[in-house]
Amino acid sequence: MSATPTILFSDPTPEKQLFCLQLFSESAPDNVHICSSPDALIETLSKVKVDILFLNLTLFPDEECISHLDAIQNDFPELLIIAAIPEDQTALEQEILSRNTFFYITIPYKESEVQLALKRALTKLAIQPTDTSVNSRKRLPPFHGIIGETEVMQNLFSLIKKISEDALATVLIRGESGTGKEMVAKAIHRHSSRKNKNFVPVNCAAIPDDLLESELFGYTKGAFTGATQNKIGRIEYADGGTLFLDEIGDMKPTLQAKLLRVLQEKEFEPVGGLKATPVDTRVVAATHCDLEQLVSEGTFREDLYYRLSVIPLKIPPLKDRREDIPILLDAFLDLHATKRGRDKFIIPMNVMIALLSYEWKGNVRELENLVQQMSILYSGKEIQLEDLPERLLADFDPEAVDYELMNTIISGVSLSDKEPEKISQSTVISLPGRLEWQEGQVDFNELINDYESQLIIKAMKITGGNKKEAAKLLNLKRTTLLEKIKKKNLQGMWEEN
Ligand SMILES: Nc1ncnc2c1ncn2[C@@H]1O[C@H](COP(=O)(O)OP(=O)(O)OP(=O)(O)O)[C@@H](O)[C@H]1O
Repeated sequence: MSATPTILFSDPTPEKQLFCLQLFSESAPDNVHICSSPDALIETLSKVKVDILFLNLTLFPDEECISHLDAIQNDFPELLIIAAIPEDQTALEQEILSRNTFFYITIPYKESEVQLALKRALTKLAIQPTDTSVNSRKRLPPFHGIIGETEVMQNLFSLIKKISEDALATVLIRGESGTGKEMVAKAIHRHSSRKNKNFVPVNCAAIPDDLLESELFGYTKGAFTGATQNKIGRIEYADGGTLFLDEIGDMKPTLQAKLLRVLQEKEFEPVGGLKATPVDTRVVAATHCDLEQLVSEGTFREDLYYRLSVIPLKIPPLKDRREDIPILLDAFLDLHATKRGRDKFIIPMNVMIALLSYEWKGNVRELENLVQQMSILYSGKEIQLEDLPERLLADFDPEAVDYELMNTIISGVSLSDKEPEKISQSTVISLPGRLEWQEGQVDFNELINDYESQLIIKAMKITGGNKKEAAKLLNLKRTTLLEKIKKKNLQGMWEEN
């Protein structure tokens, strides 16, 4: 970001443009750009490093505004976008909410609303460099919305770029549910020369077998009862673009044979049709199943398996890339808390450790859902362990935590290795309670030890020295608490003098 943030104000109405000019007439006018057409908007964004974009979406035709917004966010992932959308357009509002837009207001908007939104955006930019919470560190930009700074994710992004250079080869994406397979498929599409044509997702498990065929291939009038007119299928809709077949392992064998024909011959016949229709679509398939197993059991065609897996991609489960959890949390907090007009809540170290220790069987989706749920239900400023849903703490044993590993993950050693100059030696990171540390001078075990002692003393104070109650408060066995008090020589330290 430049010293003075650069603002691009895009609105087709001259009256609003005038308002913007007046608003910034005294302050750094060089850093404010105004445009009134889509072309001018794109041109300015490509020439000038813009920090905040005020975007009146009526600049674009109704049906195109979301795809333009997506394209801008993809191309300029660090841009803070304040969108203005016509009021009473619930569907559009939902679309905006599901995106990483900084703020949105409805048209007709009051000038004071724009001022407020801009003020918030400027404040956000101003606090970014000095934010010292454990969640904040220099971030690499997401790749088409996919967040991941671990080596394995960065390698995946490079692979996606390579794959996208070829617009034909079939790709098979594997990964557990919620790892982002659909996001990866979209990224392949958006990064390829097919990006201006349709990306058509089909979930083979969600559509009943007897409907899937006509959904995919379309049908001709009279093909079956109720087929009163020709209908094009999703394969044809994806002509020139990308067909994403999710849960391909659930496709029944007769359809597998028809799909194989599309892949081999580049043509298909609609249900009830006799004439083959040529089609040029790239197929990206995804599965969380063991396809080899299905092939050996005879439920998945071997020839289709080989056709599909020309380029295999694997997305690792979240538990195998825990270093990404703090970054994902931070991004989802930005998205879901800010979207609700509230400040991001603080995730103290002990909560972060619990989150890092959890298995995340639902992967990134489960993590995002948690942040979304907390943004709605939780009204405090700093999350406490007991605020987390029970399932997250069921197997959490603070004594079994590998603190050294946690230290590496939280302090992002691998990241600071990459950009040592970005980390200031004097950065102070606040911990819950009274603890503080100087970055670069940390003895993690000693710090945790101190922290643990303070927690115990606090719990004993709160419970008036009742060890049974204090153990309950700390979610520890009474015997463990007694042992700790003895070992740490804390006896009596909670008593007021
Ligand atoms: N790396 C990531 N960065 C940001 N968001 C992510 C990431 N991975 C997944 N998500 C989010 O998690 C949710 C699930 O993603 P997606 O649908 O792509 O997963 P999937 O593997 O296709 O899941 P399923 O197999 O259940 O269909 C989405 O809300 C998506 O935004």
